[in-house]
Amino acid sequence: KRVGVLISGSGTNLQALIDKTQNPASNMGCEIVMVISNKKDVEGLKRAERAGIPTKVINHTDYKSREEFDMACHAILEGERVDIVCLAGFMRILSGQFVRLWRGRLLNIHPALLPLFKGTHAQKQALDAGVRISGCTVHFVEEDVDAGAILIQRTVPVEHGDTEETLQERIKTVEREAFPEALKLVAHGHVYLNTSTNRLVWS
Ligand SMILES: Nc1nc2ccc(CNc3ccc(C(=O)NCCCC(=O)O)cc3)cc2c(=O)[nH]1
Ligand SMILES: N[C@@H]1O[C@H](COP(=O)(O)O)[C@@H](O)[C@H]1O
Repeated sequence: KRVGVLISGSGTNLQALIDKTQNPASNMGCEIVMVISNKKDVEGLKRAERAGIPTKVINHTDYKSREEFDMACHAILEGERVDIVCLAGFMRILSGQFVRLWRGRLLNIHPALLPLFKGTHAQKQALDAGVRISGCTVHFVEEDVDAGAILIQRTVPVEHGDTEETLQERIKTVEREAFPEALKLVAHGHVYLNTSTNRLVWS
């Protein structure tokens, strides 16, 4: 399977996906063929270049509408014959049009145990709520933000004195395992989204 990854920043999740897909022993069943960033000069682009993966910067401010930006991304992904798209720290909301084109082949990782703490600053939401356990969620992407079918979740303890940064760092240690694990399941067809019932089918 051919994978496209959309990023906006540091790309630690992208790095985990690169390390696993470029290691044949991981038997991921897929390769990353394109990395698209909506922001230039971010660390994630350097990570892709170091790994020999083609990159593109598509600046959303160059487009009049969300749909036009999304369709520019879609055209590149189609052009590279991408089968699966991973959102790895991608911070733009995608239009329903894009989601419909990629539904069931579009994954995202969120730094909280959905359905808790949707949206941005999930780590801060967890600290403000005083939960003792948080973690990450890998899910199929639906138009409704952070509401898609859940593939994998990993937990971490919230420690006393945690800040957004220390909690984010601890969550990232489990993200780098969870995202490749979910991508491998989808790439091998061990799980798919029944788009009629909106239910996951595990084989
Ligand atoms: N339609 C759809 N698209 C997404 C795009 C990114 C992410 C990643 N998680 C995200 C969750 C929330 C945001 C957010 O609220 N950003 C501030 C507004 C930025 C903007 O104007 O675009 C971004 C990414 C998830 C989704 C999703 O679940 N569904
Ligand atoms: N989507 C969320 O945004 C962050 C991106 O980090 P990075 O992958 O760009 O380092 C990660 O914490 C991920 O859960």
